[in-house]
Amino acid sequence: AEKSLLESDKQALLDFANNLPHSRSLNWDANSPICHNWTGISCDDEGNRVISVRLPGIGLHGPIPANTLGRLSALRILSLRSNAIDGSFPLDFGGLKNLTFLYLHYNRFSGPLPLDFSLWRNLTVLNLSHNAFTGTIRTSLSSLSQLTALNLAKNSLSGEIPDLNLPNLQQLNLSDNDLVGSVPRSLKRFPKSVFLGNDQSLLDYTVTSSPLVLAPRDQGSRIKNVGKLSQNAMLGLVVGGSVVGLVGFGFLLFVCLLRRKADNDDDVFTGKLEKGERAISGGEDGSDKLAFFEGCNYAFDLEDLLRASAEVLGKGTFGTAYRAIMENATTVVVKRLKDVNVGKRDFEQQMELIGGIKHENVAELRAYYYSKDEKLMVYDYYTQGSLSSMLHGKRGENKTPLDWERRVKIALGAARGIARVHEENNGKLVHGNVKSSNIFLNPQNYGCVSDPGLAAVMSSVPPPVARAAGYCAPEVTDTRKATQASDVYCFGVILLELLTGKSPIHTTNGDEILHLVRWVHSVVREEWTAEVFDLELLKYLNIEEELVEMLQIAIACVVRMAEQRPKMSQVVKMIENMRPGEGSIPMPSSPGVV
Ligand SMILES: Nc1ncnc2c1ncn2[C@@H]1O[C@H](COP(=O)(O)OP(=O)(O)OP(=O)(O)O)[C@@H](O)[C@H]1O
Repeated sequence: AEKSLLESDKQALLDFANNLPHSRSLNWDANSPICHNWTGISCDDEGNRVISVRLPGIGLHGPIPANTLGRLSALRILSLRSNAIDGSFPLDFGGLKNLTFLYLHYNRFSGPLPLDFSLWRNLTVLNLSHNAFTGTIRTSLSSLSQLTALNLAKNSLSGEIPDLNLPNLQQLNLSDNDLVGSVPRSLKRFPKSVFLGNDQSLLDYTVTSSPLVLAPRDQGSRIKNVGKLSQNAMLGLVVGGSVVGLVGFGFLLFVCLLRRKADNDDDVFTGKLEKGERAISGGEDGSDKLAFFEGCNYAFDLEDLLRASAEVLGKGTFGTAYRAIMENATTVVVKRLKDVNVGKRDFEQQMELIGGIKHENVAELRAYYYSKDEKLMVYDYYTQGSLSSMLHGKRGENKTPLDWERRVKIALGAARGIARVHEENNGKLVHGNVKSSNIFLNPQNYGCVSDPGLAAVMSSVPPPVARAAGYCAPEVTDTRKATQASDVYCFGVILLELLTGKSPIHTTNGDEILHLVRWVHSVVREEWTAEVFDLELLKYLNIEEELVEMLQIAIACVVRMAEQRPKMSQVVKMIENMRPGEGSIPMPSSPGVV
C-alpha cells in the first residue's frame, strides 16, 4: 500500500510538471527513483511519501494546474518561490493538511487569500510576499497556533488588520499593502517597520514594551511602608536602571515581593548565608525565601538579588533568563519560569531532585524560589556562552572557533551529563530540553548540560518555537511528551550541529528552512558524506575517520523509531571508544551520591 502512495505522489508531480511550463528543465524521469534523484523532492525516512517539494527559481510560469500538488497529502514543505506563477491561490491546497512551511513569495499570484487557514494547523512559516494578492487579511490566520513567521508584504491587501492571536509569532511583515485602520493590540509588540507602506494611520501606535517589565503603578503608595532594606533595594535599582540596556531585575523582584510583603507582614529577608549552610529559608511559610543548595558558596540572599541589575539573556521555552550582577560583582543567571502548573510541594520536590545532581557535566542549580506569582531558578553564569552561540554566533558575533578536539570534549561531556541525569529518580528522570543553547563549557572545557527536568513542573510541553523545532524527536511532535529516548534524539542533533556547524533549523540563501536531520540524511544517502562536515573542520588533518565515526553515532541517535535509539549510557561508551584515552578520565563524583 505504501509503495502505491509513493506512486501516486509521483504521478501528481508528473502531472504538475507536464502541465506547468518551466524554462529550466527538471530531471524528473518517470523511471528513476523519485526520492533520490528528482530535483527538489525529498521523502520521509522510509521513502514512502513525498514530504518536501522545493522548486525555487525554475522559471515556472502560468497558474498551478488543478489537482496536482494538492494530491501530495503528506507534504510538509512547499517552496515555489521566485518563479512567475500566476492565477489564484490553488483551492486544492486545502488537502495539504501537514503543510508546515509554505513559500510562494516572488510570484504573480493574484486574487484573495484563502478564507480558511485552519486547514493548515501545522503551518509554521508562511511567506506569500511579493505577489498581487488582494482582499483582506483573514481572521482565520488566528487558528495557526504554530505560526512563527508571517510575511504578506508587497501585495495589494486592503481593509483593516484583524486582531491576530498568534502567541508564537516572531516575525511579521505586512508592509507595502493597502491596509488601513489601526494596529490591533496583539500586533503592537512588532516595530512600526512591519506596517510601513500602508495607510499612515497604522503607524500611530506605541510599541508595547516587553511584557517582562512589571511596573504596576499602584504599588507606589506601598513603597513607604517597607522599611530600610527596601529603600536600599530601591537605590540599587535606580543605579541598575541607569545602565543602558539593563532591565531593573531588582525592580521586578521588588515589586513581586512588595506585593507579598503587603499581603503578609513576615520579614521578607533572611540574613546572610553561612558558607555551606543549608539555607532553606527561615520564614514562617518559607514562601519568600531563596532556597539554596548545600555546598553553595554564594553569599547572597534575596536582598542582594533585589539590588542586582539584570540583563535579559533570552526568552526560552520555559521562561526568561536574566544575567544578574550583584553589588559584590557576583554574577548569576536567574530563570524566571512561566506556566508552572504544580503546587509548591511538587515544585520543591523537583527542584531538590535537580539540585541534588552534583556532576561536572551538569550545570548546578544553586537556588530556587517559589511563590504564587513567581518561580525562579538560580544558576552559575557561564561566561563563554552556550554551545549554540559558539557555533552559530549571536547575530553574527560571538562565534568562537571550535577545533575538533574541543568539539569532541563538548560532545563527550554533554553525553555524560545527560547520562547522569537519566540515572536520577531511579533511572527515570528525563532531561526534556537538550539543545545547544543549554550546553555550556565546564572549567575543563567539557560540555555541561543545563536545565534538566523542567518539563515535569510545566503545564505542557509547549509546541517548539522554530528554533527548538529542529531538536524535536518525531514522536514528540505528536505526543508532546519528552522521554529519555527523545533526549537521545536531541543529543544526536547536537552531534550533527558539532559536525556540520549548522543550526538544527537553518535557512538557505533564499530564506528556506532546512531541517538538519533531514538534510544530513539526504546528503549521506547520496554519498556526499564529506560535504556534510563543517568546512572549518576539514582543515584539520587526519580526523576524517573520527568525523565519520561521530556521524555514525549521531545518525544512530536520530533514528526515527524511538526504541531503536541507543541508551544515553551507550552513547557515552561509543564516544569514549572512539577516543580510548578519554574513557579513562576519572569522574570526580560517583553517580547517585548527593
Ligand atoms: N547559566 C547560564 N550562563 C550563561 N548563559 C545562559 C545560562 N543559562 C542560559 N543562558 C543563555 O540565555 C539564553 C536564554 O536561556 P533559556 O534557557 O531561557 O532559553 P533557551 O535555552 O533558549 O531555551 P529553553 O528555555 O528551552 O532552555 C540562551 O541563549 C542561553 O544560552
